[in-house]
Amino acid sequence: MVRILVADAMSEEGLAPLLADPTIEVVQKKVGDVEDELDQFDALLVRSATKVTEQLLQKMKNLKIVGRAGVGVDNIDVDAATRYGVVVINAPNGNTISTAEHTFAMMASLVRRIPQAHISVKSREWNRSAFVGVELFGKHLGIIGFGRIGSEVAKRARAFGMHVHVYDPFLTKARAEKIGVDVCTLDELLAQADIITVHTPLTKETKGLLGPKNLAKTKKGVYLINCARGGIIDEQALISFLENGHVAGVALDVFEQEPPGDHPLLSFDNVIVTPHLGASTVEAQVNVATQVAQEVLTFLQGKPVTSSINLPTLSKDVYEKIQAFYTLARKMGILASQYMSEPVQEIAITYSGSVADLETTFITRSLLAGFLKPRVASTVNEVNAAMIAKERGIAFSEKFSANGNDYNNSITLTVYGENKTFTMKGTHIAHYGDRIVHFNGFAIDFAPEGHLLYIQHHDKPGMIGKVGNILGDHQVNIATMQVGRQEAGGKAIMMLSLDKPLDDTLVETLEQISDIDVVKRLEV
Ligand SMILES: NC(=O)C1=CN([C@@H]2O[C@H](COP(=O)(O)OP(=O)(O)OC[C@H]3O[C@@H](n4cnc5c(N)ncnc54)[C@H](O)[C@@H]3O)[C@@H](O)[C@H]2O)C=CC1
Ligand SMILES: O=C(O)C(=O)COP(=O)(O)O
Repeated sequence: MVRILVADAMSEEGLAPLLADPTIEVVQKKVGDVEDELDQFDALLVRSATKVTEQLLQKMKNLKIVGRAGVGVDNIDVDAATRYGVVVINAPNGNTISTAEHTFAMMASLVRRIPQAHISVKSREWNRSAFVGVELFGKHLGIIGFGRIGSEVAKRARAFGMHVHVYDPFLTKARAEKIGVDVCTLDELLAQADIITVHTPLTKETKGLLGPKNLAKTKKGVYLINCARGGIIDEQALISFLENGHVAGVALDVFEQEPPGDHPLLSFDNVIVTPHLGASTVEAQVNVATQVAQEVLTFLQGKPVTSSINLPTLSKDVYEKIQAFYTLARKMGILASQYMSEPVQEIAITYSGSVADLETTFITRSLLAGFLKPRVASTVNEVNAAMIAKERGIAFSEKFSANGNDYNNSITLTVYGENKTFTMKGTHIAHYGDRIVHFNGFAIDFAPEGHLLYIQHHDKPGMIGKVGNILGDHQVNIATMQVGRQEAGGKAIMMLSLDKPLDDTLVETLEQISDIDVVKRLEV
């Protein structure tokens, strides 16, 4: 039974596919209420409230995936998740419209002082002259961060007759032109805007982006809005610029610490606030919960997810094309790791023929995961394989060649160890399967599956018989056997596929046969 912990409030309608699945148990409780069972969950679903820290990940020993029912993953230690091989996914566009609408509601409320007027009337006052606002029409709106939400805010601003200026260092000219916005530098935006709204993620670069230096570059009387993440506008700087009257008003949906407690910003009459409500609509919550529920189901079925933060994302179409090579590469990694039972410095992979045209990042990660699995104690999979390889000083590279070298497709693997170099070539043949066609310098043809026995010997009459007799005497059945040699009378190999694994004594017995140089058990 798969167990999923839903640690923050989520739409039941969105979670329906998980709740309806009889093979899944969904537990809707806070992390603190299931401390004793944390190691039993396969998946964890959160919004922004639950902090997915390294300590929590350590406790959740069986965790395979974290689903963020929303956009921002700044409450998740993605690096730690990656190290532990835990996939992190989010729901990137389910709450875009709601957050853009909330931003707009905040903007209108801010310049017309609606929350203040509301409180006044509710206090039985009727003070119309105290609440004279300004129009949005004709004003210059500066949007910092022009992604999904920023661009939806821009559309609404244009409909209100505003001039829109955008700063986003990652925005392509073509996209900006298509949407028809004025793309400018941060300094230009700060100098021109009557109202500034931020829509970036919280990163090292965006933390304190609107701090003392940049706030000083804004127009006197500027309005500021943050419906993205607390900290993008530096709260201490904001206090100073409100106190000196430079900033006319601020709308905040988010805070550096949530809840903000008795924060000094809350004392300003011209600061309006909501408790992180950008995504809090029925529609957005159904959307994001549906998206993560669907993605988690897909993941649990062993299929690729499309909105992963720490894995290359794959469409179903691309996944179907790479799936066979993904499996072949995994087996090649497992075989190479067992053959090269020594420290290795480099793994070089060459993709040839049709596979060279595919998205190989995933295939490479699969190969690395196969290679590293027998060498590391912790979970290793396509999420953390590249990171673990780097941590262990194993360099890896990919090369591509249009020429399949006699095969429609092939993957060639070269492993550089401290004392020796090992090469292997594999191919996938449709309706037939995976074949290893080159192993350790020998042309051969075997299926990388099951209990394999590799024997390197001198090419002499009777060698196969000697091996066969010993195995037969010990009731070990040989399922298949392939041979290869470099030249008649030279070095040769046998690759046997056995019905059961060999024990150590039998390996030693085979090693004692004269003219046998190497005996290796390989398990795939
Ligand atoms: N208040 C709420 O409830 C919600 C808040 N959010 C927050 O809104 C923010 C934006 O979300 P989306 O638009 O969906 O994300 P997005 O990823 O579509 O857009 C972010 C944009 O910021 C830009 N950016 C990154 N670094 C930048 C920098 N240093 N300077 C300027 N621009 C930069 C990126 O190029 C990108 O275009 C996120 O922080 C997200 O967590 C999202 C949903 C709800
Ligand atoms: O999606 C986001 O980034 C949000 O900030 C929404 O947060 P929430 O899911 O409402 O806690």
